[in-house]
Amino acid sequence: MGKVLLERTENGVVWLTINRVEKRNAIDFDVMDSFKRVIDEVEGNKSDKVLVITGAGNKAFCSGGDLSVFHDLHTKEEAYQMLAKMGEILYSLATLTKPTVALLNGAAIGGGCEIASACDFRVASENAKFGFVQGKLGITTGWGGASMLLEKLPYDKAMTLLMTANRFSAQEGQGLGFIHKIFSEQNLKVECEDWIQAYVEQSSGVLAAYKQAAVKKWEIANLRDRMFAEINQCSILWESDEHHEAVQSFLDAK
Ligand SMILES: CC[C@@H](C(=O)O)C(=O)SCCNC(=O)CCNC(=O)[C@H](O)C(C)(C)COP(=O)(O)OP(=O)(O)OC[C@H]1O[C@@H](n2cnc3c(N)ncnc32)[C@H](O)[C@@H]1OP(=O)(O)O
Repeated sequence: MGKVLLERTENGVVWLTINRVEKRNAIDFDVMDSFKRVIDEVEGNKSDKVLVITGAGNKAFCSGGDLSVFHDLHTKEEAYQMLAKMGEILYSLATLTKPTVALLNGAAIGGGCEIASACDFRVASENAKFGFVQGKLGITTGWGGASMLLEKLPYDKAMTLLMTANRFSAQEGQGLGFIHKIFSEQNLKVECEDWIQAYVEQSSGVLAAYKQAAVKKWEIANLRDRMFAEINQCSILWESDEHHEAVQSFLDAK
């Protein structure tokens, strides 16, 4: 089984499942490459109407960057290369001309929240938790997540999520406007499919036109440049002892 699973339904829904249960669906370079390939494919494929991203199992949507791999990156330059690679992928996910959904089947942590922020909609299992915990690791969002979040949530709500670095329940996330809909854990996929149906029923042209309106707004707001300034900022913090010591303690605790 690959690290990313792909499934297409007859009505045009593409399911991308991060399949690394043992690492709580953490993102490594292989997963990044698969994301890029799938996003490009979905953009070009006329019969693909909606992209849903989720995680395998019921524990995690995505635990962010694979700390066991990325802990080997020490300098600002090394960190920037990795962060910019995923930043580019998340910009293309955000600006995909089709609706995108993050289905939080479990915990979304760090970069997992950045992937979710790149999507148009975030829906969650009743037991899902999420947190932009980067601050607790001595870094900031390194994949452009803060810039995307600030486009999508009211300022105070986005800043609460980012600046506290706390973990929140799906229900709290709904109050903060981060989560749009909560489904039962038992019927997660079926309930999500039912909810997506209203979008799938629209023509591809209508969906693309609305998405292009959003993309135009983000172009005017220089979203891409802001994401890369954010990525640069994170790469500077990445070099700090605070960051390396925090990651080392996470890895040592396991
Ligand atoms: C690098 C980019 C940066 C960004 O730009 O945002 C980031 O993403 S920083 C990364 C932030 N992520 C974290 O800090 C993740 C921390 N993980 C957790 O909080 C928890 O693991 C969890 C996701 C809430 C799941 O909890 P639980 O179900 O209790 O599982 P365990 O904690 O026991 O973990 C099982 C297993 O998975 C490994 N793991 C978890 N997360 C990661 C990760 N991000 N990278 C690598 N490995 C991860 C964990 O070490 C355990 O491994 P074993 O002990 O070998 O079983």
